Amino acid sequence: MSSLPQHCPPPGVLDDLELIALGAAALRPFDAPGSPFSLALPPAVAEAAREAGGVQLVDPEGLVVAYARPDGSAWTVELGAAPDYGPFRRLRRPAGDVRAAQEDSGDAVVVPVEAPLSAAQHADLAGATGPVVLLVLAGHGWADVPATDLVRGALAATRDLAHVDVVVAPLARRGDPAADAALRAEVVGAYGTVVELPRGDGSLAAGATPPAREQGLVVLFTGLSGSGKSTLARALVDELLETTDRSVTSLDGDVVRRNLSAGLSFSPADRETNIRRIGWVAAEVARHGGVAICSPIAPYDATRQDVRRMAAEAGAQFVLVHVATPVEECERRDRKGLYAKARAGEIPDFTGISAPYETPADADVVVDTTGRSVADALAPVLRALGMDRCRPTAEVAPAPLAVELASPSAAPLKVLVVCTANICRSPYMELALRAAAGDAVVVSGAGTHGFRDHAMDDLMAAEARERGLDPTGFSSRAVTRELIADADLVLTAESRHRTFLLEEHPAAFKKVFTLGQFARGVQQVGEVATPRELIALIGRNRPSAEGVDVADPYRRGPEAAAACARHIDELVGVVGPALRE
Ligand SMILES: Nc1ncnc2c1ncn2[C@@H]1O[C@H](COP(=O)(O)OS(=O)(=O)O)[C@@H](OP(=O)(O)O)[C@H]1O
Ligand SMILES: Nc1ncnc2c1ncn2[C@@H]1O[C@H](COP(=O)(O)OP(=O)(O)O)[C@@H](O)[C@H]1O
Repeated sequence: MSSLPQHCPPPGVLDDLELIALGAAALRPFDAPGSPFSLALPPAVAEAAREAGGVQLVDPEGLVVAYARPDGSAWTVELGAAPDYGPFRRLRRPAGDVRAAQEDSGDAVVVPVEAPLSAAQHADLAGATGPVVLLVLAGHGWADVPATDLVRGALAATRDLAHVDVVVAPLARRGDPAADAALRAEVVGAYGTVVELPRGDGSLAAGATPPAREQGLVVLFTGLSGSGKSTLARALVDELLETTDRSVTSLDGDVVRRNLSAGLSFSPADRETNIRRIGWVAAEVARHGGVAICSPIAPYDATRQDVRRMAAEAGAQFVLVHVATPVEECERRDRKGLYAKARAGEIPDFTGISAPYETPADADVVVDTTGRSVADALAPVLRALGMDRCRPTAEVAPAPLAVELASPSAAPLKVLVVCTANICRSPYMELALRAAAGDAVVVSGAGTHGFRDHAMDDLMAAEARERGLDPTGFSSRAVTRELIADADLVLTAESRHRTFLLEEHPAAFKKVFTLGQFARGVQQVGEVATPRELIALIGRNRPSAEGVDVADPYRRGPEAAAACARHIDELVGVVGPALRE
């Protein structure tokens, strides 16, 4: 057993293992047809595990929490040690213990909670006649707020209710709504007799509000040696320190190589290790609300994508700045005499001379520093970060911006609307938004589980026609990576659609919102110059998505369809005009 390879699975899989250990879900093979559980093993790990006859699954601290053995294309899992640390560990009580205690007390009920408690829900709990187990579903990605905030909020909001006992179940979201719903039912049922609270109404119970926390930010400057990365990064750090109260960490290429990455060479593998280390540290800084400014060469696209992904997984905003000063100018500057040495063959594998630099296709800002002042070159970066209005313009004196922005604002804004099957809500959102936003916006739709080529649902089509919108010729489709990458803004009907998209495409974090959440953002932000600025601003200060989902009217009759259309009309009435140029 000890010769088996080790693998630390993603947080959702560790949650699944713990759910099973707590007796909240039945143990069954992972990656088997119909099983809600998947190990999500990377191909290389799976191959090594098959060869060795199994794999030890370890938590991030290295504790072996389970063993998995191959069984055809599935994995048979045997549980190992149980972790005994982590916030609110004492509340992760075995389901059997909770159930037994309830049976003793007769009329006890289990009330699942997966969002901060609303005032009305608190009143319902206060009015309960018997003991209540408030079961907080706090696994990876299940709730819209961080799990610890959810638990802390539930404890604070029920402090005055002596008959309410808080228990935590690490139920993680898998992204498939049907599988999630089935596992949720199994899990909550394992704790006892379940009573569901009515939906929250937006006003939160006292104590339930999650703490306001600034979203972290990772800025990655990439470009050739001598292009101006360190100079611009230093200027940005100064600007942040002077004009904001954010905590700022600088991860400069040269400095990192003298410390964190001392001893690494400039081979492709070592460069990758170096950048991944920078990405890891930057993401940790950003996870806690800090700003990390990184300025390595970072010559490979795949590694830069890794950093983008790490930042998104830490809930941070990510901005890629390509300092695109041409190699001729960098060589002319040759501040450190390295280009001369590289030309003389004294430094092998020198980026831009004898080693590759892959030009980013996904830069948020592209700036060539040739013949430009530092303030001038920094201006588009500040604009991308929404910092250009932090101080009086006379002080920064941004000259005309002679840069190529990654998404030229002349192009029409592309909005993708998403629901489950792309036959009810998203087609209606598409028609309504197109009518409200005008020609400057290109609206299209897709479903997280959309079938191809279905017509719009009859009842929703009737609602559309009643308002003069024309559903003829509509054809459903499933959402794809390309559709998300191509969109400037993605608006979903419900939070779970947003979660689904972000799990698959974490890098799209700053442009995916629920329609209701984005409408809230529009109301909070007020006037801005352009729709793109509006999206960036709302992306940085994302309002809560709680309580504003557009409910699914499918197969719920004409009244549900009419209510759904009215709800979308109301939200589109806010969002549509704001997206007009
Ligand atoms: N072979 C080779 N290629 C490129 N650069 C070299 C090389 N050897 C040493 N240097 C110096 O190392 C700095 C780049 O380190 P980075 O950590 O940013 O590079 S990488 O991102 O890991 O590719 C780079 O610093 P900057 O000029 O600040 O970019 C160089 O000073
Ligand atoms: N607009 C500008 N922005 C940044 N650097 C500039 C600019 N104009 C000239 N430079 C000079 O170019 C050099 C860039 O060096 P550095 O910032 O260390 O680059 P890198 O970190 O990419 O190797 C510095 O000597 C800097 O003074």
